[in-house]
Amino acid sequence: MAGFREIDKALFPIKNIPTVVHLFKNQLENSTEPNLALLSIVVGAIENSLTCRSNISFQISEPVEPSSLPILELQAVEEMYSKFHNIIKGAVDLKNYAKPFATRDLVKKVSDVIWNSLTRSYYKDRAHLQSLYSYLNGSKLDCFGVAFAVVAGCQVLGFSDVHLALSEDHAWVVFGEYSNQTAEVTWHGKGNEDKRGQEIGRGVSARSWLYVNNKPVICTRHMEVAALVSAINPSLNATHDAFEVGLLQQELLWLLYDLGHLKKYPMALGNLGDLEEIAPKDGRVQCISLFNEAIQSARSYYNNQHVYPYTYQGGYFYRHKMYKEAFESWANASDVIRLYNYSRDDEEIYKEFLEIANELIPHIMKVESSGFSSNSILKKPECFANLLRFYDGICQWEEGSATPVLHIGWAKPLVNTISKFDSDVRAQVNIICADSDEDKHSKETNGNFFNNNNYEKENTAGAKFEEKDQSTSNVHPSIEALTAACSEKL
Ligand SMILES: CC1(C)CN=C(N2CCN(c3ncnc4sc(C(F)(F)C(F)(F)F)cc34)CC2)S1
Repeated sequence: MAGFREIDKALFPIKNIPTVVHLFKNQLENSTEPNLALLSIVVGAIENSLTCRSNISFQISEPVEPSSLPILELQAVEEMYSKFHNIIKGAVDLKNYAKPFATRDLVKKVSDVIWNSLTRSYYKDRAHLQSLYSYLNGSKLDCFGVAFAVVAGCQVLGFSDVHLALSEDHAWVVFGEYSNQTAEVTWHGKGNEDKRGQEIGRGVSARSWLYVNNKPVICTRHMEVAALVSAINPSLNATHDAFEVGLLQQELLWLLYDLGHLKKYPMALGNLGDLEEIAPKDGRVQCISLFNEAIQSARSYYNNQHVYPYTYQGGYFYRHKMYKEAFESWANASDVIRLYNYSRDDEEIYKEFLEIANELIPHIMKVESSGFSSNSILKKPECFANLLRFYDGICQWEEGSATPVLHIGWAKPLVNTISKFDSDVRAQVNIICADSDEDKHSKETNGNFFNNNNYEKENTAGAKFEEKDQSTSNVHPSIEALTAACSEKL
């Protein structure tokens, strides 16, 4: 795998953001595939020099250019690249692995090389541990970083069939002649034994959100570049971002967007939407349309089984006090999670729903019930309907799961929220009780309960709460009990 070509070398020393964008454009648009290791080293070096106080020096020659970046010399990058190249080539004797396609042994071997060269123990959730710069200069990588390094390592070895697979909270690889082989290559979460080398679970974990019912984002080389750009972390500390790093990430994401490499990557579209909300670029679409594109992408390519596109959108509406719209986004997020079984690997999305239910919605109720306006969301039946759909989805998520979701801490904010709506508003929402056996049964027994027709059936059997004059469908018995309890209370 050759390193930089002449047209890339000519861009060095890199002194500003447009030059980095130019380097990425060269790598993304030329005939051979973009070099993951080189691009990860470049953005990792820039990120670390602008966000880590302890500037791991890389020939920052005085004086720093007036532009926004410390000077990045070609020699420093080439030294790091050849170090990575030598680690991988030195550890893997290719004579043992027939090409052209990778095998499970090869993937596991590359994962072992990365794994065994990491610092023994370090704080895994720290920021700035995602790039090969961190790996080569600090022997530290986070969960995503290990998976990315394995794919970059396989690229160095010439296995172009090994690609990154991404769920909303985990990363693994696909490989083989038909790209249908899967392998764990990194760890997930805290205190879980890693399953490296194993294929992605067909058992209980297959029904957990963590594996998005086998609808992960399967990256091309170009989408792997989008993943490394998405993983850029501009945060300086808990409250501030390094402005230039955020700007670089935004410019690179727009380059990838224009080249069409974000079409099937909802989270990258969401990341770009967040950056655009903070610093909108002239002549670009509104950030809300990026959140909508992310939702359309998840619906088109991933059978609407990703949650984050709806929480990106709901978060935007919430920050802009568009509470009615936020309720709809969160209810749509809940319609996704209702068809999964909650497992202990799903803590991240549990925390997401917990924050919405017990922090964000109660805050909205507080600010909305302070003033008396006829336009208040407390007077809108569709708000009540969407809140019930939101809560109902969480109830159904718990149904049939080995691990409980709800506890008393959920009940108080829930009842408090529902009781803020007057009976005349509540009465405008049509609730029809589902046949609970049928509903429970259909989720429980279908091995692949997400295949299309079941999914459609499942979804209509779930909870839809709409105003009286619109067609409604069945409601999950759990919500019926909830509303009955509230009526009694009221
Ligand atoms: C609406 C939100 C709460 C705001 N940020 C969210 N993010 C931030 C960005 N993010 C991501 N953005 C792009 N790509 C990826 S791949 C990935 C992962 F699979 F979990 C990995 F690789 F294990 F870390 C995560 C992730 C994770 C989700 S969701």
